[in-house]
Amino acid sequence: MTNAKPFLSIEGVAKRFTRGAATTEVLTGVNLVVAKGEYVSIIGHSGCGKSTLLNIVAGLTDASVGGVLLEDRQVNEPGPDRAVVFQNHSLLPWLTVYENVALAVDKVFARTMKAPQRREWVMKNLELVHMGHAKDKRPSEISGGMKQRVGIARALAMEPKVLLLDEPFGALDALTRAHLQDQVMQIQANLGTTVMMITHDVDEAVLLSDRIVMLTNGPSATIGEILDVPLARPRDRIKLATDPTYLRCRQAVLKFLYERNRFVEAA
Ligand SMILES: Nc1ncnc2c1ncn2[C@@H]1O[C@H](COP(=O)(O)OP(=O)(O)OP(=O)(O)O)[C@@H](O)[C@H]1O
Repeated sequence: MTNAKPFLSIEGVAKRFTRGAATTEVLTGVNLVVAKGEYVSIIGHSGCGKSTLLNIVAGLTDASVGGVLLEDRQVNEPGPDRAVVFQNHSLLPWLTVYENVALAVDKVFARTMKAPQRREWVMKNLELVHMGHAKDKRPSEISGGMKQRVGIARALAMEPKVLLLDEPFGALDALTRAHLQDQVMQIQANLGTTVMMITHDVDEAVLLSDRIVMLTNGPSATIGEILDVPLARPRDRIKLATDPTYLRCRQAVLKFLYERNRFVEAA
């Protein structure tokens, strides 16, 4: 996607954290342009600054240097145009599945949708992740995978310009993870959502992404390499397991992570 229109643009981002007299530079010189509808993954070793970068795009953390533009507007604070799904389900435990999604929908669409339309929209998004049947359950009554699905429904229901996924499948068992990855791929294909996803999982990155952004080890992590994943969609994980392009991409990411940027546990 080299001729992509700059939809989301991360420009010269650096981030320093200061605690007392000590300052750590976590990220430096991060430049990335993401096209509308693109699925981009960020991969890198633990602690290199992936979540920090995602939080800067989300507007939850300020960049120390540089900034983020979404459709030419500077990102200064969190907003419904950038919905985030975290690894640890962030549903409100005292609300039902329906109410968790409705809370976001009512907030975003209070002025533009009437109440019956909003109710329909909540259900539509729950159906999208196959969770309509559990609308009256509370988070404690459903599985981890189901909670993640509700989190994704809540994020999609805000009709964000960018969906930010911070290891959304990280805490799930392999089968649930595969199932949910397939659902996210299908939803993204249908809605054309722009996605930025953090992952530790090389196969997940190759299967889902149009491009994989590889971060160097911190401190002062930056983009080491960007890999295009030229696999046709829809993608079938079984068929891809022996596909030469898939294997080449997988190999390239593994090489980057385990040969060129081996993880050295910080002292
Ligand atoms: N609020 C903060 N104050 C000080 N240091 C922070 C803060 N947030 C993150 N850091 C530090 O920044 C570095 C990057 O953290 P970050 O969570 O972005 O990494 P990550 O790549 O997402 O890690 P992981 O893959 O383990 O989740 C770490 O060394 C972390 O300790």
